[in-house]
Amino acid sequence: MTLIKQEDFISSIHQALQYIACYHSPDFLAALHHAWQHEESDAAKDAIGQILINSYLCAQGQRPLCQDTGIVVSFIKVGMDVRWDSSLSLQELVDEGVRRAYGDLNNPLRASIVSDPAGGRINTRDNTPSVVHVELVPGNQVDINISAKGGGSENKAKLAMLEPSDSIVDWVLETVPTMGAGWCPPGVLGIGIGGTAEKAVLLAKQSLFAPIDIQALKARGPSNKAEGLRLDLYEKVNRLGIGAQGLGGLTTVLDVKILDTATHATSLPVAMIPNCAATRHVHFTLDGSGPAVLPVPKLEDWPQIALDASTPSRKVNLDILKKQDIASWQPGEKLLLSGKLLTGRDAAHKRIVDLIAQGKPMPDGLDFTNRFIYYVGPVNAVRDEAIGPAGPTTATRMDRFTDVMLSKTDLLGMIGKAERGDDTINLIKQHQSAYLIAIGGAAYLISQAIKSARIVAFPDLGMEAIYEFVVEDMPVTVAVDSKGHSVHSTGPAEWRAKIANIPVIVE
Ligand SMILES: O=C(O)C[C@H](O)C(=O)O
Repeated sequence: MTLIKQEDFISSIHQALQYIACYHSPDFLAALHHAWQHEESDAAKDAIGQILINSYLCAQGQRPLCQDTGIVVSFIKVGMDVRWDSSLSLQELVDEGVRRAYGDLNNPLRASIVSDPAGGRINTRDNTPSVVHVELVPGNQVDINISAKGGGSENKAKLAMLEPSDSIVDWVLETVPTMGAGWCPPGVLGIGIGGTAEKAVLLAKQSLFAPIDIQALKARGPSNKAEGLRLDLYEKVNRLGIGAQGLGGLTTVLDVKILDTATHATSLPVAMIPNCAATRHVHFTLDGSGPAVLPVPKLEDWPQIALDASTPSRKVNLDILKKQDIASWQPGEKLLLSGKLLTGRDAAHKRIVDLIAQGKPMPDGLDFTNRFIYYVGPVNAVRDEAIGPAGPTTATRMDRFTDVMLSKTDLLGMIGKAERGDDTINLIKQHQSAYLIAIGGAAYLISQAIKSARIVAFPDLGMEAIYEFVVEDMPVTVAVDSKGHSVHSTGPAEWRAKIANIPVIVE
């Protein structure tokens, strides 16, 4: 009989969450580096390069890879011969570990969880509750797979109840383009097949815990149908040309994982869940001998990346920027922004738009006139930082507010990540505005350009408050120019056509 002590369990969860917040796993790093080495699209290569540099900086500085430090999801197998030295439930034990990890003063993580999701959406401030799945199994150990899942990638989860003779490959190839770039490709697709609706979704999520091994599988060849399907999907999804950050390129997925189980004769449930560029998960077991000890990675194991600086970026002074300056920006052009930015994301936009609809004034000190807004919910600062990791959130969610923001607040433009909808692109054109992107998954790197930060409005919203940032040479790319050209349309179209003529190389 194994006895698991409460403190060992809680501190293992705490340490595991801190660990995955700062370190990419070696398999993910190797796959990303492989993608970077083989990428031929300049924009995609630059994006992957920024994610790799960010990864190194986070490992070195012990800071989160992404400002979205995720919702905690654990799959826990409890051996039937295990006893617990605790009066707490397993959910309470995990949540106490989450609370300690997210409130860790050395490296606080962002609290992103809101209660009352269909109503008040109040931030719980400690990132609890987490999602806990438990299985009782023979044995005397506790086996834990834990992840911190980013909201942008989780939002793109899909479930289809296909008919038995439908093609899973066709469904995946039709569905991946509808997911846009908000899931921060390149990442991993987890696919669950069979069972019932909820079982397929669980399998998809669990499949993402397996290490990335597609290059080894390519080299040795498939030994069963599921492996054959993985290879087929890996090649075909990458041939869609979506590329890193949806900018068009050779690598959209680093691997495709599949788990399957038996299903009803009438059914073919299929679920697909992507993991983003900040893929975070770790596995450990507890056997009663103490807390988990995770291997500290060596900084020498990170690839040394130099970004291509052959095309100089245009320097932009945000403090004197006018509409006529924006008119000369080209789609895909790289800019270095300096000056003042306002931030704001989902909850703040909702409040602003509601205030305007009610004819009420903006909060004191908040004025969007001739400003750019950066869609971001940053991590709190530690030590001498102006702000913690502060990468972009998915701009597409802000589309519904853009008409009011551009027509009623004199906002000049927006910064985020991923594509904008057609209506929003038309609004950008109509207002001679622009939409810029920063790289999702490069949050700590981006935060180095933020020299000061202060809250301007809605402090009760936590990370969703409106800040004013003063930035210096913040790297961004013009994603929609003032004439309505979108690189998220042109990039993938260009690379899909190019890939059609590039032979598949099996190394
Ligand atoms: O919440 C965030 O900061 C980002 C979110 O995960 C997103 O990708 O949209």
